[in-house]
Amino acid sequence: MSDVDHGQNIDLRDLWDQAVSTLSPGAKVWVYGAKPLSLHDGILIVAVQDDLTRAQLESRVRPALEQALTSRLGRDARLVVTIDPTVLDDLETNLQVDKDTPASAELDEDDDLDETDEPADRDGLTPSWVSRPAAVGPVSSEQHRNSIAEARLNPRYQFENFVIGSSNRFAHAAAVAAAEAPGKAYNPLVIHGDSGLGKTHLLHAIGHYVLNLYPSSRVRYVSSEEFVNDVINAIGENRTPALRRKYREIDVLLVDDIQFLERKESTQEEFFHTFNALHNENKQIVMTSDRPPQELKTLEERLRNRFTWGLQTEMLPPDLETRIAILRKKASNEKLTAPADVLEFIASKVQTNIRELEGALIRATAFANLNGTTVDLQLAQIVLKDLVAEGEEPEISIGLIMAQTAAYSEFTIEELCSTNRSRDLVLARQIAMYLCRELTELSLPKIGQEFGNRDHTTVMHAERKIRKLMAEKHAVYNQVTELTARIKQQARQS
Ligand SMILES: Nc1ncnc2c1ncn2[C@@H]1O[C@H](COP(=O)(O)OP(=O)(O)OP(=O)(O)O)[C@@H](O)[C@H]1O
Repeated sequence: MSDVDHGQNIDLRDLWDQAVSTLSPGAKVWVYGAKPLSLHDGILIVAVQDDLTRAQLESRVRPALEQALTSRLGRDARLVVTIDPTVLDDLETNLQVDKDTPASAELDEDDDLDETDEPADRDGLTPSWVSRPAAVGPVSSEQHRNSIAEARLNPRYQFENFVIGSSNRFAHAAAVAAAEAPGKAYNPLVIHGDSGLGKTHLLHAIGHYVLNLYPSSRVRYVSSEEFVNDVINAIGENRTPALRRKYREIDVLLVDDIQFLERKESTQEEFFHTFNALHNENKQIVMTSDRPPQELKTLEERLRNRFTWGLQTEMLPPDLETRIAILRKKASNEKLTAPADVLEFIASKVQTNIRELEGALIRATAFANLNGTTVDLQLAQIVLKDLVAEGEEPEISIGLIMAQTAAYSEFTIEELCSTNRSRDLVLARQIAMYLCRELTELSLPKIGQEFGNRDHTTVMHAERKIRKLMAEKHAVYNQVTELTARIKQQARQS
C-alpha cells in the first residue's frame, strides 16, 4: 500500500503505524482497526468503524497524530477521518486469511504480518485492499469515449484542469480519494459551497478518474433536476422499474445540486431507495449542494440523515493567488494570451465566482482578438469596466435576460422558448442561454427548463458556441456586449 505525496513514494501503512506508535496507550484504543486510505497534499484519510470512534479520534487523538505525521512527512499534515462500518470486519477477515491461506504459510519470517492481507498493488495508485469495481481487461479508446458519454461527463472538467488552493484543497483530496477507492473512502461524499466554486468540476473529475482507473465501471452524472424529471416522467408513463434499473445498476453515482430535491416528495422517496440500494452494495455516491445537508430543511429527515453518513467537505471562494492561478491555467488550456498584470487585474475584480472570473478573461481576450491585437492592462480595464466590486452587483433574473434579448433581437419570449430553429432565432436563443450562464447563478438544467424544457446539454452547447463565436465574429461580440450592458442597466434601475 503506497501513495504519492509531493513526489515522494510513501508506504501508508508504515506511515500510519509510525504515527500511532507515538500515542499513549489510552489514545491507541481509538485507532484500533483504523485504515489509512490515501494521502494527498499532506491530507491523510483514515477510515474507522463508527461515528463514536471518529468523534473520539478527532477530539482526543488528532493533534498528536497530526504532529507525528507532520514530522514524518516534513510538511504540514492533516488527518481526515471517515466512517466505514466494515473496517473491523476486514481486519478480522484478513487475520483469518493470514492464518488459513497457504500463501501466508509461505511467508518469510521477517515479512510484516500487517501487510499480508494486501495483494501486490497492480497499478501502484491506491491501497489495493480496497474493493474496486471489476475491471475487465483493457478497453479501446472508443469504448472509453463511449463510457464518458454514457456517464454524461464534461471532458473539460478533469482533475488535471483543477487548480488547488487553500479554499478547495480538502474537497479536492476527498474527491481524489473517493475516485481511487469508490464505495470505500467515504460514502456518500458531499461537496458543498456557493455557486461557481468548482463543485460540478470536481464531480465530473471524479467520474473521469474512476473511468481511467477502472475502465469497466459504470459511472453516471446526473443533475438533481434531471433526476426529478426522470422520476416524474417515469411515474407518469408507468416506467418506474426501468428508472430503478437505470440508477441502481451503477458503480458510481454523481448527483449535482441536491438542494433541488427539496420539497419534491415523490422524488425524495425514489432517491431514498436508490441511495439505499447503492449504499448497501458499497457503490459510491457523490453529491454536491449549495448548503451542508443539515441545512436542507425541507428534505426528509431520513435522507438528510443519510447524507451525513460519510464525509462532507466545503468549498470556499478562492483567494487572490488561486484566482490568478485559475486564470493562468484557463488561458493556457484555451490558448488565450494575456499578460500577468491583466490576469491580476481580473482576479482582483472578480472575487467569489470562478465562472465569472473565466467569463471576464474570455471577454477581454475575445475583444482583443477581434481587433487584431493582444490584450493589455489598459484594454482589459476598458473592456471590463462594468465589473463592479462584489456586493454591488444587482440581481439579474432569467426573465429580464429573456425580455431584453427578445426586445434586442426582435423576437418574442415565446419564440425564444419555442422549438422553431430558424437561424437568427437559434442565435438569439443561444445568446440568451449564454447570458443566463454568465449573469445568473442558475444551473444548466434550470436554464434548459426555462427555455422550453430543453436538456441541460443544449445549454452547455449554447454556452460553448457563443464563446467561440464571440472570438470569431465582431457582430456577435458586439451583440453580446451591448445586451449585457442593457441587462445590467435595467437590473440597476429596477
Ligand atoms: N479550482 C478550479 N480550477 C480550475 N477551474 C475551476 C476551479 N474551480 C472552478 N473552476 C471552473 O469554474 C467554472 C464554474 O465551476 P462549477 O460549474 O464547477 O461550479 P459549481 O460550484 O458547480 O457552481 P454551481 O453551483 O453554480 O453549479 C467551471 O468552468 C470550472 O471549470
